[in-house]
Amino acid sequence: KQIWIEGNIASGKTTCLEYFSKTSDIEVLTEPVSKWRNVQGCNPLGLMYQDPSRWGLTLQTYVQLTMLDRHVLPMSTPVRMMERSIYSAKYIFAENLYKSGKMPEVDFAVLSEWFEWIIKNIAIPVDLIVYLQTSPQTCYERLKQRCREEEKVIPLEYLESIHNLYEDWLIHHKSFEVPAPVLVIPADHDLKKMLHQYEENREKILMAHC
Ligand SMILES: Nc1ncnc2c1ncn2[C@@H]1O[C@H](COP(=O)(O)OP(=O)(O)O)[C@@H](O)[C@H]1O
Ligand SMILES: O=c1ccn([C@H]2C[C@H](O)[C@@H](COP(=O)(O)O)O2)c(=O)[nH]1
Repeated sequence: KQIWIEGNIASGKTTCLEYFSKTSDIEVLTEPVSKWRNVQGCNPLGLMYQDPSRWGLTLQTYVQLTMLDRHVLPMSTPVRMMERSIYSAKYIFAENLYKSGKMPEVDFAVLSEWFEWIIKNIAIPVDLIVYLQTSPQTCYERLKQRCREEEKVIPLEYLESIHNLYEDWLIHHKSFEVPAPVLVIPADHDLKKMLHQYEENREKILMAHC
């Protein structure tokens, strides 16, 4: 079973994965953010936040590669939980850069052709998408508390745009293909309540049906 954990920036995806990583026979793959912050000494994540028009394609090309690398790793356990996916990289983050006028049309066209080629030619299995549904305000507070250097420039409006794209994709089914059933978990709650909800949904998640 392959399960993707999707949600806005700082919605609690890593915390959720940490919780499930304590279960035996589950492989947890967190997002390769450390690679996005350091590829051969360069920091495409930081560059993108400083100048999205110049560096958006650079970051998203690298995100696409590193996500694909995760997707094609052979399974070592019966269940794999993975933070985000090559789909959200394209349908949420690249889309947001393009729609907000920060990614030039030619960059978006090239990235899109790469993406379409990948999903047509390489199997990317998924059984369930768990969507941690938060308000942008909650994410804004958690983001400030986490205090990742590159993300200090993120305004609330950025999180609102990402939120709207996620809702259109996974809740309203208005934008793009959804490659698996979606389990929505309300995620504005405190940690104790979140862990309780994860426990309540454990079977649904690990059996990968909803
Ligand atoms: N339910 C929660 N209530 C309050 N803070 C939380 C909660 N879940 C996570 N956090 C904190 O919010 C920040 C972002 O959480 P994280 O799991 O890293 O999110 P993500 O992986 O989605 O970006 C971290 O500092 C984390 O400790
Ligand atoms: O395709 C992508 C995926 C992620 N990002 C950014 C958004 C955040 O700043 C980090 C990932 O952090 P999370 O806390 O795991 O949400 O990377 C992006 O720009 N493009």
